[in-house]
Amino acid sequence: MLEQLLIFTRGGLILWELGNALKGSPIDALIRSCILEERSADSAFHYDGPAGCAAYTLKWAFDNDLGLVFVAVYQRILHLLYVDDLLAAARREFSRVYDSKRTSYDDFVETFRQLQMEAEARAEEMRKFKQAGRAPAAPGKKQVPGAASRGSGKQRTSGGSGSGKDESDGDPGNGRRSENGSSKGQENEINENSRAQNVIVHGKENGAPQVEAFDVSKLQKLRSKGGKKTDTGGGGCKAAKTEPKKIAKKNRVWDDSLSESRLDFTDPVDDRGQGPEVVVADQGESMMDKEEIVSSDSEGEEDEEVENEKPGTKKKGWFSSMLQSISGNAVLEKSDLRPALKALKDRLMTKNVAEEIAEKLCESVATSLEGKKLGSFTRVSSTVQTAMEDALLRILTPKRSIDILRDVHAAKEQGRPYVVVFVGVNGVGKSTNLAKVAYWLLQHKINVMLAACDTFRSGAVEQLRTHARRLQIPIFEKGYEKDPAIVAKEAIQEAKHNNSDVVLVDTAGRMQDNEPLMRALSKLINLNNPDLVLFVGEALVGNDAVDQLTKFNQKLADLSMVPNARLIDGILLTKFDTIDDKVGAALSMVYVSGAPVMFVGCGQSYTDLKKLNIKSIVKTLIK
Ligand SMILES: Nc1nc2c(ncn2[C@@H]2O[C@H](COP(=O)(O)OP(=O)(O)OP(=O)(O)O)[C@@H](O)[C@H]2O)c(=O)[nH]1
Repeated sequence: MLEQLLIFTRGGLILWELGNALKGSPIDALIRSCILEERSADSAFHYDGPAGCAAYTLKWAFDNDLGLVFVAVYQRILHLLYVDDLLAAARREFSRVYDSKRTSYDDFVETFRQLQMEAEARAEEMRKFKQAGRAPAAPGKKQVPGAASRGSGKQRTSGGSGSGKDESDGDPGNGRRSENGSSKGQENEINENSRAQNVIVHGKENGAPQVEAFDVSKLQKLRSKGGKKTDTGGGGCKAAKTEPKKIAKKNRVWDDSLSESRLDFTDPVDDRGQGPEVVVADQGESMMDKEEIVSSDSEGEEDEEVENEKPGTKKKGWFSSMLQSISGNAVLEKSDLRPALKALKDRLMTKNVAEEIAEKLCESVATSLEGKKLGSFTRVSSTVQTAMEDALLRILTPKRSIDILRDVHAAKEQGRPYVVVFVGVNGVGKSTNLAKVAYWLLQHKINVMLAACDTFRSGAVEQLRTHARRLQIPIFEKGYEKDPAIVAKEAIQEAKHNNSDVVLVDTAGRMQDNEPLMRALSKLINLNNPDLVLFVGEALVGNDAVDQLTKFNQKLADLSMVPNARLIDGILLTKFDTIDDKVGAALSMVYVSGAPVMFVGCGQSYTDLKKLNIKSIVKTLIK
């Protein structure tokens, strides 16, 4: 049984709702962890919620032209086979009656019930066909009487197609999964619990157009009674939250040593709280790209969407495309987007973005653009590029502000040291960059102590001792073959006695698959509950970035003895001085972990620590 169906605008206004409010707000989680993070091309979202709460599966569909979102929620143990089909049908029918001035959609309940019955019937029919080992009936045959696409000139994404497919099959309704195939669809499913915690949404802070921006904090019902739920139960939407204020940029004072480099993706490390500037959209240059449409055709890619299109719409000529573009009537289809996205994906990969991430981002951008009207004189490529720029800014922009200096002072007021644990694979620069962070803190007149908790690699303690001597700061060390968790605990106690404000904990480098070392790290983190778990990763890394971060987080979650395991809070990217314009690791790491890049190491001296310049990274990735 469907638990909830919600129709809302991208601006956060709930237009129509069916079902009871659900514990834990799975729809909020979907928006935060999936849609805002450019995972909307995934096949489904799994939500485990707080203890005692049922596990749910969420599926969704967009009407990009109208800026509407349709979300269905059902218990995960139920494998409802008709949900994609139902969502597509609901989207089709609701789009017909949608009017931005309308205040009530109460009467939609009858249409919806009818659609639900039909979708269930189609799913049942499909199940029987499958059992009989026969091919399914042609999709999309059954429709609510009077159903028709709105007058965009093109068929809106085929509603009933492929109805009743097994959940692991491609998405018939909105074409979202049809390129992926079944197993991919399964792989794409993400689990809220495995994602980074502490995600706070700032849907509009990257400057994306108002209508585009999701703002979960603004999910609200239509004022009139028309917005009321059709079923029993309290409202499942959240009250509005205030958006965080931007803090004015402050100049860095301690580091004046950076020489002008040809490519500088870094900002002074003290740009506290500064949001990224919006990249000016490169819009309105020309008409639709004729090459793109031609190449799309010539590629001969025949997938479900292409088959489902109305005859004639796919093979629009260059002239008619141009006219449509001039008049602003062209409705974007996946096939229009594909060449531009393919080029963008290749570009991202040449910049060292992991292939899997580049692929997912392109799928997500396609999902967000499909069905949208192209503006007058706007090229598909620039529309895609702008959408990708917005997506990248959204991903790279920290979802919560971690201000170390502020937090250090807060900890001091509580009479305890602020603790940072540096983790990562071997040789990435943990100790060197830990020393840079120590130097930076010293510039801010903060008392720092180092804790030598790499009790594994010979020479590690001496290396840290050298940094401590050079920086003239205390070090807590217990030699080798000791339990690093205990050494860290003792170091924190010692810091209380010697009035250290911050303890920087060095740990042994470990491969993400090394179970015993990952277990030891999990113990260290859980025993000492540091303020910050900083993952140190090399900017040089390509596809392995995804594996490293995913597995570190996974192991920390799996090997933890406590219910709410601590995961990685932030990233320190090292060796940025060696990568030229191959800045993709920053994106891959943030995308897979949801953790922000807090520092960038760009050299081997103590002053070579910067803050990531998000705007510059996005420009480099796209251009
Ligand atoms: N070019 C450059 N080199 C760096 C940077 N950060 C660290 N290094 C170098 O990377 C090498 C490894 O640094 P370490 O700090 O020993 O790395 P680690 O992660 O502590 O090593 P393990 O303890 O063995 O895991 C050293 O030669 C550092 O000088 C950086 O930002 N840029």
